[in-house]
Amino acid sequence: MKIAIIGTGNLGSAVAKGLIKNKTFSSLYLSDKNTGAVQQFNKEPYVTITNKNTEAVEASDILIFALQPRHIESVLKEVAPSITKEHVVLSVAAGYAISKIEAIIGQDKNIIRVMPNTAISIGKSMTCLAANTSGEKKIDMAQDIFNQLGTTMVIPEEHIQAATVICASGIAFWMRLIRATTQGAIQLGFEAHEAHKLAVQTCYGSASLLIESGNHPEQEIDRVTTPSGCTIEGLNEMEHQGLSSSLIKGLVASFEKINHLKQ
Ligand SMILES: NC(=O)C1=CN([C@@H]2O[C@H](COP(=O)(O)OP(=O)(O)OC[C@H]3O[C@@H](n4cnc5c(N)ncnc54)[C@H](OP(=O)(O)O)[C@@H]3O)[C@@H](O)[C@H]2O)C=CC1
Ligand SMILES: O=C(O)[C@@H]1CCC=N1
Repeated sequence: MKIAIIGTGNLGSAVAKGLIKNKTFSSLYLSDKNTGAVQQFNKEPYVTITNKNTEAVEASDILIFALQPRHIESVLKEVAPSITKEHVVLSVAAGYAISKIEAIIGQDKNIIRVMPNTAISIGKSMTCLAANTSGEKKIDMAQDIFNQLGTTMVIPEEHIQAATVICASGIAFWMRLIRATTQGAIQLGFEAHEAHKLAVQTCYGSASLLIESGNHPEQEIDRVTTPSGCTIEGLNEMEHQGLSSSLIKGLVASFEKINHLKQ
């Protein structure tokens, strides 16, 4: 696979790092106005660092546009004459619809919208993908790339905004829950570094239990909640204070905002 990443900021350089670690490309072009963030890769075999987007497009089959929504339009216009029906065009730009990409490069091109999260930098992203009609036949190839960087799910484009909230913004939501647990643990007597470790490992264990057992969360909750015990006491108090309700309201607020931002 000949891959180009156009825009090597936070997300683009994280994808580059993952691809280089797995070495599953025959060539990798990293193109950016300012290539400082990826200079560390300039000695890697088969990696070319450039600030010429068109050169990267012409040398590659799979194009990953990792640009801010405000920049993607001008870059797509710049490289559009070089994009062919053989290319697979992937875009991670949040809120930037497939129809807008089609309007610039043509409906007949293979276009796939990709929504990873920042855990892509450690190969643990939950990445959702949605294709246009032409791109559907290339979706397996796109999944193969992002499966190297975590787990993938193919969804209809109409669900991409919701997936952004749950998976991309979701990293921030889970971080805040971990942080709150840490603050509670400090109040209960632990040093900050101990509290952090206890919170993170317990969160990791909870997610791992669900992944490895396939159980519903309530099954795992039932195993911990001793009748009249401390777990159900704490859990019910959290619910009286609106834990589930505030989480759901937060997700809905985030979803309303992303739909308002939608371009
Ligand atoms: N799924 C997720 O968790 C997240 C998704 N995103 C999405 O990913 C996309 C990228 O985000 P992120 O990596 O944080 O953004 P960054 O701004 O870090 O990276 C974009 C890069 O593109 C470069 N660039 C701008 N214009 C051009 C151009 N004309 N030619 C080549 N390169 C150019 C920028 O350079 P310069 O800085 O000099 O302008 C920058 O290095 C966004 O659309 C965002 O919505 C973002 C964060 C999280
Ligand atoms: O907060 C945001 O708007 C962007 C989209 C998903 C992650 N960051």
